[in-house]
Amino acid sequence: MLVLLDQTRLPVEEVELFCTDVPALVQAIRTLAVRGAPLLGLAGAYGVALAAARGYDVGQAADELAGARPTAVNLSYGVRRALAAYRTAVTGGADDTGAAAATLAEARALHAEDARASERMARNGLALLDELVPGGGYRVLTHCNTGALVSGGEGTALAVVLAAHRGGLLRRLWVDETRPLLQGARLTAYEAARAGVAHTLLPDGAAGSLFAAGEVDAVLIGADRIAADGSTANKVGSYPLAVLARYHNVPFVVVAPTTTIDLATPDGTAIEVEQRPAQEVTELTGPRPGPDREGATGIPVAPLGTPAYNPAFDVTPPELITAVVTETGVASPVTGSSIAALAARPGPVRAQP
Ligand SMILES: CSC[C@H]1O[C@H](OP(=O)(O)O)[C@H](O)[C@@H]1O
Repeated sequence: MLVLLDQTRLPVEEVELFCTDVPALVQAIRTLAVRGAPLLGLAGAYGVALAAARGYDVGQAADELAGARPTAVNLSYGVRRALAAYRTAVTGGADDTGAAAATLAEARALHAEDARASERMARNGLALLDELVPGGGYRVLTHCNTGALVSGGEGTALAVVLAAHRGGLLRRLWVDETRPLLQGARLTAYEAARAGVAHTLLPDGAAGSLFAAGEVDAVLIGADRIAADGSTANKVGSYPLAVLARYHNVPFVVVAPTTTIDLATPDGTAIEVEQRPAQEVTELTGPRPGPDREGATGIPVAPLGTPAYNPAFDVTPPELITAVVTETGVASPVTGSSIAALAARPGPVRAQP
């Protein structure tokens, strides 16, 4: 059984979700009860371990898990890592119990690697901020949620923010609410408050006036897939921030583990951007299926049946990204070769399975 914190219930309630089978975990991923690229990788790996422990068809379970959400490459990476461990154990003569144990051990190894990667991203990101904004007093704008809720450690971009905060170098964290599912308002504000970080929430549409007022020293965001040329898919609304940052000469920095780099995807046009239900736009909170909330929907904010365009992500081209920070270093300028170098450098995360 997998026990997860249901992120759709935050910040109002801290509710544990018990996934006793793969369909339940797939549903949790699809409804963003569990979300965020690195955590999706861990969920995928633990899901394969769950399938092995329950005696399911592990190959089929791996396909279902990897297909639950298409954009974050970490999900398929975590699934592949665990599936490879399972198959190696079986080939080596392990019985069902032994193969399940080996799969769980691989998921736990990925979990520990992600935590170490988070620490190194924080260190590398802080060193970059010191270069980009000498003297500290950083006013950082972030989008969506990239803290411990998406990671085996303290997250990606928010891990850098926390390190700056602990070092007395952060003046303000500007938190984009991040419509339509409000990961910023619900989750980043929740994490920042718990950490004692000085933060201010803003409507996504207000970011432009902050740049114009000279109130932003750097933008730090996460990523769901970084293509071989450095094109980066991240929560919808990231690309407009990159354009604003370039116009106002503000550094725009992507923070992600190397498990988010996908050298098999050549450029941004090859990244599949997940399209999500219109209800998430036309209703606040959107449908929140679950045993105690069957058919629950949100508060209508548009006439019933209003068509909606709801891409979960957008893609920022490399030329608008100041730097990509991973646990293995910093790529700047962002090019195919600088991205490949990050992916190739040894770090706490094992190479592609
Ligand atoms: C650092 S990974 C977090 C990443 O994932 C979010 O997407 P979602 O909430 O749909 O899983 C968003 O793109 C964040 O930047």
